[in-house]
Amino acid sequence: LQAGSRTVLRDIGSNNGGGAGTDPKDYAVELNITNFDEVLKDTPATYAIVEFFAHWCPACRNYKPHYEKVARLFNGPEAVHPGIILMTRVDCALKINTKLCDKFSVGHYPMLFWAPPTKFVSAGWEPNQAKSEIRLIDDGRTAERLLNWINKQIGSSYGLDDEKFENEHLPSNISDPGQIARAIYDVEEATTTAFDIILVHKMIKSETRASLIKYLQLLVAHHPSRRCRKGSAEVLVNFDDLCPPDMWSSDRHEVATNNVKEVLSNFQICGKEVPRGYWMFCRGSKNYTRGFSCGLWVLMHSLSVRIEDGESQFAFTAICDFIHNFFICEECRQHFYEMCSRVTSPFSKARDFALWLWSAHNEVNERLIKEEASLETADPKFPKIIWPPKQLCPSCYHPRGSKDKGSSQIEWDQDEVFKFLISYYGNTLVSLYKEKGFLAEDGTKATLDDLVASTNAVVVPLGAALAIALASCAFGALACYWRSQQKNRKYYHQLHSLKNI
Ligand SMILES: Cc1cc2nc3c(=O)[nH]c(=O)nc-3n(C[C@H](O)[C@H](O)[C@H](O)COP(=O)(O)OP(=O)(O)OC[C@H]3O[C@@H](n4cnc5c(N)ncnc54)[C@H](O)[C@@H]3O)c2cc1C
Repeated sequence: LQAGSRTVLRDIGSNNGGGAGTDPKDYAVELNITNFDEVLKDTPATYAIVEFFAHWCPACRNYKPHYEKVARLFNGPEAVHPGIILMTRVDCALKINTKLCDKFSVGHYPMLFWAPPTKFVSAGWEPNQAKSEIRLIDDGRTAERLLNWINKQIGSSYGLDDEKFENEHLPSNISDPGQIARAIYDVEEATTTAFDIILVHKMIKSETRASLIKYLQLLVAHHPSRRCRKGSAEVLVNFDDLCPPDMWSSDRHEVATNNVKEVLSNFQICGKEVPRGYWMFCRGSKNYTRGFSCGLWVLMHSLSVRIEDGESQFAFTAICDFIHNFFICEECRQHFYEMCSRVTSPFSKARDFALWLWSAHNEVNERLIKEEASLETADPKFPKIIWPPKQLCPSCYHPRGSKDKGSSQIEWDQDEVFKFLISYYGNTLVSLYKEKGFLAEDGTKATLDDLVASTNAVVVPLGAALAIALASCAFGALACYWRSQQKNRKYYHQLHSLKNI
């Protein structure tokens, strides 16, 4: 198992154990000392179970089918209840894990622990520890008993026979503003899914190239997830070299497009953990509802509340062009572009752009309310509504306003709506992330520091990217970073030629 590599988290997503002696059909994720902290720190799951076992122990072998029966419910892309509990195991019979098992005072096999995942990071457990947040699972000898124990802990009623999308457990409480905190994972998932779709469908061409660069610039500066900012910066900094504008100038368009796909596939735009293969905030209660398009909306709103006034027109065109060129749902992109085309004067305030996007989304909602009612295609737990509902933002509704019908007929207090958007898609969206320490004090600086640390490939001109660049700190810093790399590169070449003399 490659430590900390995409494979590790793919294991969570694809059920392929990959570790020594791991059955490829395993749902529980095998961890070892090299990836233990990292996987538990990064998982979006609310809880984790760690089973300490030894591969030679016959009781552990007999226990495995029980543990797997429960893990099937929670792990992997086919999980019935994804993102709630990450079920893992550590083989204490492997020498590299000795220290780890010692830290948890593993005295018998199998031994199971329960805690929020981050509590396991750099932690340990002792039998007489008075107030540990890590709990020993003392009644999990069979699959039924383990699931009972879990149900008691979190007040759930999961059953071993639960099947996908037949569950009643989805939190569809729209009046809970805290729900959006889970969407940070969906925003990452949507960013990666969009990038993968662009590559798989070979959508980068001479006529769409500039639009992608613009969008990447927006992500580098304002994506709410630090690792997506970093990943987008890596793509952007290398873009001109990998996909030069003259790449399509010969007759061999097909070859050029294939090459682009090949070289960009090596980038992980939101880091090695993503995509995970499931949705959290955007998970529908029926198969194939919500998901990617919900994640994309959330991403766009979260970008719109992070830009500065001077970037509002840039953000507007970047998003409109991105949807037009790269959102593969034909009806959606046509409708959206039509709404974009209706805007006649350039945006000069971030507020105006955020409110425009909000009302454009409501226009789509309004249309879909009717469409989904007649076609019966709505997700029963998440019917379309004019948003935000009163329960979520009472002050968004003018007290003297008419009874809520369509968005256009509601008398909105737009100052309050804007305030609400900022708080919902700004701070609340990243609150879980902050808790986990994924956000740096200064996102931009951290991005560049990380870039310096992680990119040892020779960095190449930003060319077109810089030509469209904005007068914003992040882009300025990116340009500086690029320049410093150029200097290093020159220095390196000089040194190299000297050595060759
Ligand atoms: C650009 C774009 C255009 C689309 N056009 C179409 C189309 O023409 N036809 C079609 O069938 N589908 C279209 N879709 C898909 C559709 O809008 C929904 O994304 C999809 O049906 C999933 O719906 P959902 O219930 O998850 O909520 P979504 O509409 O995806 O919304 C996601 C979340 O955003 C929040 N939200 C809802 N409304 C607003 C708002 N006004 N402002 C801010 N936040 C809000 C809510 O918390 C909601 O759960 C489009 C999607 C996108 C991204």
